Amino acid sequence: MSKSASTAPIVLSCGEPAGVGPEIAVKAAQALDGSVPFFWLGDPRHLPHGARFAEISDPAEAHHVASGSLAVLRHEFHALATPGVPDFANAQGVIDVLRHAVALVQTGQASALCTAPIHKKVLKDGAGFAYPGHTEFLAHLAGVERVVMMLACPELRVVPVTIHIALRDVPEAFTPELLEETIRITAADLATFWGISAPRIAIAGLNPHAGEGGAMGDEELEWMIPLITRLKGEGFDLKGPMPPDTMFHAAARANYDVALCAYHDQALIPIKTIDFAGGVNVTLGLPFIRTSPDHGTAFDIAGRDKADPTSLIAALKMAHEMSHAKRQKDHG
Ligand SMILES: NC(=O)C1=CN([C@@H]2O[C@H](COP(=O)(O)OP(=O)(O)OC[C@H]3O[C@@H](n4cnc5c(N)ncnc54)[C@H](O)[C@@H]3O)[C@@H](O)[C@H]2O)C=CC1
Ligand SMILES: NCC(=O)COP(=O)(O)O
Repeated sequence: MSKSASTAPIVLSCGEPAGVGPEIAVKAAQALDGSVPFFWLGDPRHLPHGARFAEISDPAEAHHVASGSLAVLRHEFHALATPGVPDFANAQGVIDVLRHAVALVQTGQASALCTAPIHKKVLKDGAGFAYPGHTEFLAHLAGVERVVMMLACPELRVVPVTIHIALRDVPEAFTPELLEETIRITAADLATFWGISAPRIAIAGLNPHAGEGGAMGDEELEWMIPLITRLKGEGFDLKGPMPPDTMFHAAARANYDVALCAYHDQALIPIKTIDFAGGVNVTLGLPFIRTSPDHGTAFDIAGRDKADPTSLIAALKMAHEMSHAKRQKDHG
């Protein structure tokens, strides 16, 4: 990434135009009041009626838009959008915006990517989208085989080691190789972006009570404990396998910097319960920075001015801080 890239604004992809993405983008611009330079990539016709925005023709112009106004780089869609009612005609546009946004980051015109929520099924049915989420699609666009999903709020960081797969497929997908790569990527990015040089990593067992000595499943004894022991020998600060049900209360959380969980809901239920409004989803292991609010498209409230922008604001701030950390690392 060039020096100009690191000081470039953040690109916010519009996400599903019938969801809450457009309205929270406008609210975030108002709340951040220019403190985090970013621009929205999407179709201005999808913004709420009366929204304060200014079109730009080049990302660098985002720095000069009036504070509180949303900078918009136009990316035209096929159709208008009705809040709460997704239109398959716009599905390809959502995917194209992501490709466009990644190109802007890869060419240094944006310092980081923040993504507003997409609706996975709408993209699948409307445009044949073959990926379960942004995380996997961005890995594909970046040409990276393995990335890590982390969700973070001030009280907790969690990583689902397996991500968007059916529960019945978890035991086969949750392998020593996957857990080891996830540990390495997580530790490296916590050091780079959060300044935690030797992160304390807690690892949840796959089974109830972490298997209870083989009485409730044997993955812990068969390969998790040997892997953890080996990586501890390399210097990683690992705890586990820990009983998943007792590792998320406040006193337990004080003992680690990040919790690695075997599957999606083991990780996301605790964090969304603790801080649904303020959680941020961040992809580790990509060659560029990507954050996102932790919530989805919220069709049930879209267009009613009820959507809370807190998580998007936290995601934009995190992308900004990560860009700063990257700049420090690259340029001393
Ligand atoms: N990063 C992304 O693109 C994400 C996309 N999704 C997708 O979103 C779609 C809908 O998912 P759901 O499970 O229904 O989750 P959801 O997060 O869209 O909605 C769950 C509940 O939270 C409420 N909610 C969500 N965001 C809110 C906000 N900003 N302010 C106030 N209330 C809010 C909704 O009204 C709803 O009652 C799915 O296709 C899912 O895959 C879900 C999570 C993240
Ligand atoms: N449950 C998290 C989620 O769906 C977000 O996934 P992604 O689109 O960021 O890959």
